[in-house]
This record gives sequence, structure tokens and C-alpha cells, in this order.
Amino acid sequence: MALQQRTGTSLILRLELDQSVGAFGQLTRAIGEAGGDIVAVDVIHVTKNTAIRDVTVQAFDRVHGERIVQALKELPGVRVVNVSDRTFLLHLGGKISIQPKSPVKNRDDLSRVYTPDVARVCTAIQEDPAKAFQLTIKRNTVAIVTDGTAVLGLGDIGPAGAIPVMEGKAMLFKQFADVDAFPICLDTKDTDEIVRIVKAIAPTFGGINLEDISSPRCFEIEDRLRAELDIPVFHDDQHGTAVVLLAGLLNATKLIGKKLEQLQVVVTGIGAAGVACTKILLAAGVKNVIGVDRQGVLTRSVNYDNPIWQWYAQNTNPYEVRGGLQEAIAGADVFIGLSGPGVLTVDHLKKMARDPIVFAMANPVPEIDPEEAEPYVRVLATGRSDYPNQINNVLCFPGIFRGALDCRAKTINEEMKLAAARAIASIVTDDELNEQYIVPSVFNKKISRAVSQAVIDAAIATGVARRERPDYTQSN
Ligand SMILES: NC(=O)C1=CN([C@@H]2O[C@H](COP(=O)(O)OP(=O)(O)OC[C@H]3O[C@@H](n4cnc5c(N)ncnc54)[C@H](O)[C@@H]3O)[C@@H](O)[C@H]2O)C=CC1
Ligand SMILES: CC(=O)C(=O)O
Ligand SMILES: [Mg+2]
Repeated sequence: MALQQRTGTSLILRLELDQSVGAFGQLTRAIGEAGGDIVAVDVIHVTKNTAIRDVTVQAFDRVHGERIVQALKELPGVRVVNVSDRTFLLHLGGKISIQPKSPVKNRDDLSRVYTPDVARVCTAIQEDPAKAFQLTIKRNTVAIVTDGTAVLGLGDIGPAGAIPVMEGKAMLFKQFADVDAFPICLDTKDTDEIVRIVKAIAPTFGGINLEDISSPRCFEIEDRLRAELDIPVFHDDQHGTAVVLLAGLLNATKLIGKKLEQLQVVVTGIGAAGVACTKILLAAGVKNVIGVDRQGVLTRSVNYDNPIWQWYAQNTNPYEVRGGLQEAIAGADVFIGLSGPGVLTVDHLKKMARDPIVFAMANPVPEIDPEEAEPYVRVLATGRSDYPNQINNVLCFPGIFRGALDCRAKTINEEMKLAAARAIASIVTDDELNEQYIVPSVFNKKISRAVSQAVIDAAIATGVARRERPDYTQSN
């Protein structure tokens, strides 16, 4: 309930009210009695007998919103003309658009941007394909590719249902790092077909951000595209999440005074994000990670059909813990949730070591209600923007692609990811670091520059940059 209250839903109610003394007071009282919170009132139109007003009301959730509307419908002298949900209003007609960089004002402009003069530019690129980086949108454009099979924690909701999330990612790419990103939602789940389509569209793009493709197909799709394309291919749910998780953990462990090597870490949800987070933790020095999925703890004594689980079981759970979360979490320092709501309980928290660190990162609803968990943990983080410590891949993907595009990296490798994680962590200074502030806010303007510069340095050091001196005086 508390979680719902903080999330809430905001309704704009267009109401026609009789112009009688006390009518507005009755209206506000009815909304208050139904538990709604009036956020704003706008007068739209007034006549001698009636007034039309837009009343913005905050409700706990959709059902609560419906109850408020019903209460108003039953109120004498009030007519509910229309109900709009502010979130839906923000999505009307989509959230992004394409703008030309210069106007086409006359025939001369037309013949340059289009035929006949454009043909000279086309031929120049045909003769030297690398010129596509200078003379087209390629240098600053990323494809956000999904098949809609693992959209947030909503699961397989299909490619059309995935569009709003991909549009949202495109907005964030632009706002935080001036990267032009375009949503591409594919109506196929076939691995071979996805690989073929992405390869076929790749010429337009400087990078491919794979998003919300379910495991285990996501691993093969990414591996094959990385091998076959000469532009960065980055599965955000794996690596973006892993980078931000590591940043958060580096800072959280400073607070509890433990080194990564000393930690017992439990990960629930051994899918795209869970596997990548585990890999980055192992690369950063964590020795004891225990993975738990629906069937329980992954252990090396079991043979798994899923090859990535087979790898996982061989490389984690060094003390061969068996059972479920109940067994895995006993004495654990860190819980990392990348599974779904309700997985973690207060009973689990009570079994953890002193000063527990809990990153409940499932979206949109975390593994445990943060308000329920708070009294039992030292550091708490979620993937959401309405709580402190938002561990979300948005802290990573804009800056990492900004850096990769600027140095024309062929790929995004492990060193670039580790550098990005350290850069994000370093934005929180030792003076600022506290339980409520282990990662910088998404709106901290330093992030994208710090991440992109760290990524460029790592790309140059590891020999994957094709351009060493990006020009920051240009926007792209
Ligand atoms: N905060 C962030 O930045 C991010 C959060 N996520 C969240 O992490 C979750 C997983 O995402 P992906 O790895 O992309 O999905 P995925 O579909 O690849 O993997 C999910 C895994 O969780 C397991 N799982 C589901 N419910 C479980 C339960 N009750 N107990 C144990 N295991 C369970 C599934 O069997 C599957 O192996 C989603 O809720 C997603 O929104 C994912 C990426 C980034
Ligand atoms: C944040 C994100 O990418 C996800 O939840 O899937
Ligand atoms: Mg995602």
C-alpha cells in the first residue's frame, strides 16, 4: 500500500459545476473524503449558470482514481465531462520527434539537401564508407532494438507494448547525452531473424542498444551481433544495469567498511540483468555470489539445459549452498534483486549479516516494498525514481554511448564498463556519501561527461577507439 501511495496516479478531471454558493466547497470536500489530493484547479470556461474547471487530483492508484470519479458523479450539481490520466497525456502522439537541422527554404537548399547535389555526397560515401560517420546521422545515432519479450518486469508484452519504454529510453539518450536514439520494436522472437534484421539496419547507426530481450536468447543475439558488426552492440539490461550496480556497491561498501572480496552476495533473477551483474561483480573482485531463480539456488551439482546457467553454476556459489532464497540469504551482506515483486520478505532481511545492503531493482515494482524493508537494512536502493538511491541503467547508457560514439569505438568492452562504473561512483564524494546517497541523481549533469570521458580513455587504452580526440565543441 505504501508503495502504491508514493507512486500514485494523477488525474485531470474536467468538471462542469452549477454556479451555486458552496458548490465548489462540496466538490473539494467530496474529493478529500474519497482520499484524493487536489494538486491544481484551472478555470476553463464560466457562464452565468455553470463553470467548467480542470481539477488535478492525486490518487493512490487507478482503482482509487475510479472511486474518486464515481464519488463526483454522484454529487448533485457536478457533471464529469472528461477524465484524463497525466501519464497517458504525456504519451499522446508519442514522446519523441525528428527535427531537421536546417530549414529547406528555397530551390537552392532543396537541390543541396536532396537531388541533384546530394548524389555527390552519396558517391563520396560509396567510395569511402567510413565517411558515413562524417556526412550522415550515423555518428550520433543509436538504434534501440527490442522484441518486447522482457519489458521492464512486465514480461513478454510484445513489440507494440514495448514502444513507450523504448521512446522513453530515446528521450533519456537525448536529454542526458545528446545522442539521437530511435526505437525499433521487432515483431519476431526468432534469434536468427533478429540478428539478420539488426545487421541489415546497422549501416544507419553508430551503435546498437539492445533492450528488454528475454534471456537466454539475449545472450546469443548480443554475442553474434558483437562478432559480426563493427559498431558497439550493448545489451543495456545486462551491462547498463551491471555498471550502475557496481557503482552503487562500490559506494555502499565504503559505508559498511567492507571490501568486495569479503562480501557474500545473493542475486535473485538469473536472467539478462542477473547474469551480467554477477559477471561484473566477479570481475571487480567479489568471491562469493549465490544465484537464485524460480527453481532455487543455482549449484554446480545440477546440470542445466540453459548454457548460461551451466556457466553460472560453475562460477558462483563456492560453498555449494542448496535450497532457496531462505538458505542463500543466511549471513549475506548484499541482496541484489533482478527478478520480480514480493521475492524478498522481512524474514529474509532478518537473516542477513549486520548492516545489510539491499538493492531491490525489479521494475516497476521492486522485490520488497522499500518502506517495509527500510527498518531492517543499512543501505537500500531500488530501480525507481520515487525513492533515494535509484540504481537504474539510465545512469549509464547515455554516457557510455556518448563516449563510444565520440571515439568511434568498435565495441564496448569490459574495461570501458568498469571505467564507467568507477566514474559514476566517483561523482558521489566522500563528504556527500551516506545511506540515502550512494549513487548520483539521474539529473546530476556531471554524470554523462564523467562516464563518456572514462569510456573514451578506456577505449583508447584498449585499442578499440577509431578516433582519439573527440571535439567537444561540436554537439556530436
Ligand atoms: N533497475 C534497473 O536498471 C534494471 C532493472 N531490471 C529489472 O530486473 C528484472 C529482470 O530483468 P531482466 O533480467 O531483463 O529479465 P529476464 O527475463 O532476462 O530475467 C528475469 C529472471 O528472473 C527470474 N525470476 C522471475 N521471477 C522470479 C522469482 N519470483 N524468483 C526468482 N527468480 C525469478 C526469471 O526466471 C528470469 O530468469 C525486471 O524486473 C527488470 O525490470 C532490469 C534491467 C535494469
Ligand atoms: C530499467 C530497465 O531497463 C528495465 O527495467 O528493463
Ligand atoms: Mg530494460
